[in-house]
Amino acid sequence: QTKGATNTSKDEPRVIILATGGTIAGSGESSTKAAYTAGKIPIENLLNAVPEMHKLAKIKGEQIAQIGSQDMNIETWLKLSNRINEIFENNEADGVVITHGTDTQEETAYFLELTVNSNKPVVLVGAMRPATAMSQDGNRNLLDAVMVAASPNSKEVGVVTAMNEAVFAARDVTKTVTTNMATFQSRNFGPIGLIYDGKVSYYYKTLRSPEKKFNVKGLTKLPQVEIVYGYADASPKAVKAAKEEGVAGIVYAGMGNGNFNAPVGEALADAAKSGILVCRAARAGAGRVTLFNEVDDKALGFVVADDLNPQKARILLMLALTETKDKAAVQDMFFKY
Ligand SMILES: NC(=O)CC[C@H](N)C(=O)O
Repeated sequence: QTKGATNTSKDEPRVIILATGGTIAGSGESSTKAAYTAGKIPIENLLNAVPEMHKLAKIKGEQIAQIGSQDMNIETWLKLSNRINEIFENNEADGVVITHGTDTQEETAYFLELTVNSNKPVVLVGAMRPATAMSQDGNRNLLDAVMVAASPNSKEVGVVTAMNEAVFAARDVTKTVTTNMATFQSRNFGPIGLIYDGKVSYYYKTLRSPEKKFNVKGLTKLPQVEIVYGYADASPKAVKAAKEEGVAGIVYAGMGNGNFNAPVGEALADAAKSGILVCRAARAGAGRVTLFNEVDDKALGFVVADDLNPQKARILLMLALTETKDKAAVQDMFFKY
């Protein structure tokens, strides 16, 4: 249920915070030790932890989940997406903030980018230091995220992450460092906006958002897509296991421009022939996977992920497969979204 409405002035922006856990709600034994548990602190406490944010917007909070984001799952993605669509359809808020662990924040952001039917601000935020740590970053990040969601500059920004003074487009952002506060980056394009002194300034806007979002209303699961990692001297076992499992799609996190060795290539082509949608992505962390480089995608029956990293390519492929199994249509989505 919705908790903690405070201000009542009429033109004040309305922000709903959907809490899911993560380090931003993490609690440790001491202010200096690293050990802590993610997702301990409930939304009520987060709402009280940063009194300054109630001056920026009329804020309500809802607890959607209370997990470390390594346990994020499709069920919770669907719940989040449905709730956000409902919030905007019913005009319950002008912007949404999602408190979220950082491990899979980029995946949730991209899932919402593809399924939320509005360009109103949906701002994902987290922290790298738990709430009980010295120089914790969560309170500041939360204040900034509420500011971003409430800012008139953000009116059509869509789904973004806002952390450590930077705003990133959902499709581009990725976690790049395991423990550092500057972990979120977009290696290809950089941040779209910067936060400083309680204000957000935007510099770029992504052109790669579907005009028509995927409709996930009523769905309880998505077609199964597995990711297989590429490396020197890899065996084809993982690809074969995925095929035997009966998956609908395989994202292959290839070497370089999505490359594979001969045995893995054979297994992938065999999977594609059996009707599994095979998408080549890259483990490199930046750049694009291009059609017909060292690989004859047409002959082998593959599509390419373009600049989406493997975990994001999986999300687009799962959603694409709810609509079509046609390779050309799916490839088109990877080039457009
Ligand atoms: N910094 C973090 O948020 C990491 C904590 C946890 N693994 C999570 O992703 O929720």
